[in-house]
Amino acid sequence: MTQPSSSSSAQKPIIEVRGLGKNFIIKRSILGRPLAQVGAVDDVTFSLMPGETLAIVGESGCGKSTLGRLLMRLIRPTAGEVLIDGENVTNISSAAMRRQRRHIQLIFQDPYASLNPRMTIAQTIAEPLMLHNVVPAGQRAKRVAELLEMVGLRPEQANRYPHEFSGGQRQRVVIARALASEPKVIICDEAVSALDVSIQAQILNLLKDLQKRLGLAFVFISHDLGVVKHISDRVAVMYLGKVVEIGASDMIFETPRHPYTRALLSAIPVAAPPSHQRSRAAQLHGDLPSPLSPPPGCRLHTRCPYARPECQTASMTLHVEANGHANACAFWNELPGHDATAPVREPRNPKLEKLFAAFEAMAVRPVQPAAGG
Ligand SMILES: Nc1ncnc2c1ncn2[C@@H]1O[C@H](COP(=O)(O)OP(=O)(O)OP(=O)(O)O)[C@@H](O)[C@H]1O
Repeated sequence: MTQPSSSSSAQKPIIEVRGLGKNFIIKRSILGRPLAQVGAVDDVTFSLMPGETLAIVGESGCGKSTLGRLLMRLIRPTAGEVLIDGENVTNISSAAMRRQRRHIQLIFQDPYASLNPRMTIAQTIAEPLMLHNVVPAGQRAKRVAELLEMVGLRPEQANRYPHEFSGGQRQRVVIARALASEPKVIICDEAVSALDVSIQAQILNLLKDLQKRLGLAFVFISHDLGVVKHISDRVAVMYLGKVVEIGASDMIFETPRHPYTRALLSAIPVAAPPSHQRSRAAQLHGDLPSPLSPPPGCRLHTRCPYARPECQTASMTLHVEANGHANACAFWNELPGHDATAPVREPRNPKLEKLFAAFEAMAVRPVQPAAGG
């Protein structure tokens, strides 16, 4: 599998992931030989540009969180590599990785669990300032106050404890703590899933605002497509450890290619879907297969409404269109509802132009625009 890459430094990705894989051994023989393993992430490749939000979506158990932990190098991959700001962190020492973590931070779903109940908010936020020596000791209190203001909290609240805050406020504290080390990337793993809808919107707006002000990039892991649509520039859809589709957010939502993406989108209730959406609607059969023994060929073939015998041996290589929209269905351009005569659209998001300009450097050539495109 290949990925967009860029030749000029202005287009240098902040994260590059190449052929990343993670198997968890869940059973060993008495002699320690692996007897059973789960392929949580399999041959995943993508780039994240500075200031970009890439959402990772998919059903529970598809490998989203494992991917997030791999990016942070909280766990080591069994295959492939991760580059952060050009540095290959796959095999660097734990001490070197701790230094890199200044640039890449992680926010979890449950803000209460990520905060030490015995530490005040000021102590919580000052910890990474100290750890990474971001500002001299004498300026830490001032910096804590600035960070609190940046996330919409009052500096006077600095001496309170986590239990004195609401869920939304606690998530703001977690964000302030993440910002303390002045990261370039924040991985948000279901960061708003535990919050009420109105609070979710406030936190999403805060993240967008911080992105604009600080040029942050986000990897936004979520099962909630409504939230993803609101925040993402690009979306990667995962199924049983594999990325099955990746592209600009508007393309994923308006012209999904892969049957799995179509099925995920069809599951969102829409009062009166337009006809082009109805023609692409898809429903999966049966349950998610065990990740212990994923189906051969295309992993979706056991549930896909469009499956044909060839899918049992089909490869899941990503087919990349000229606009950067890529999907892993071998028969994507023969599926019902696919308009082969539609011109290849450019992504609407100007942030992505840089990324798609870099496609020339890809080893797999984009497929030719359809006739008339
Ligand atoms: N430490 C582990 N040991 C063994 N198996 C694991 C481990 N962590 C994850 N897995 C397995 O890897 C697969 C992917 O899990 P992961 O948590 O990454 O999925 P997910 O998409 O984030 O799901 P969810 O949305 O429910 O959190 C699952 O089958 C899970 O059971």
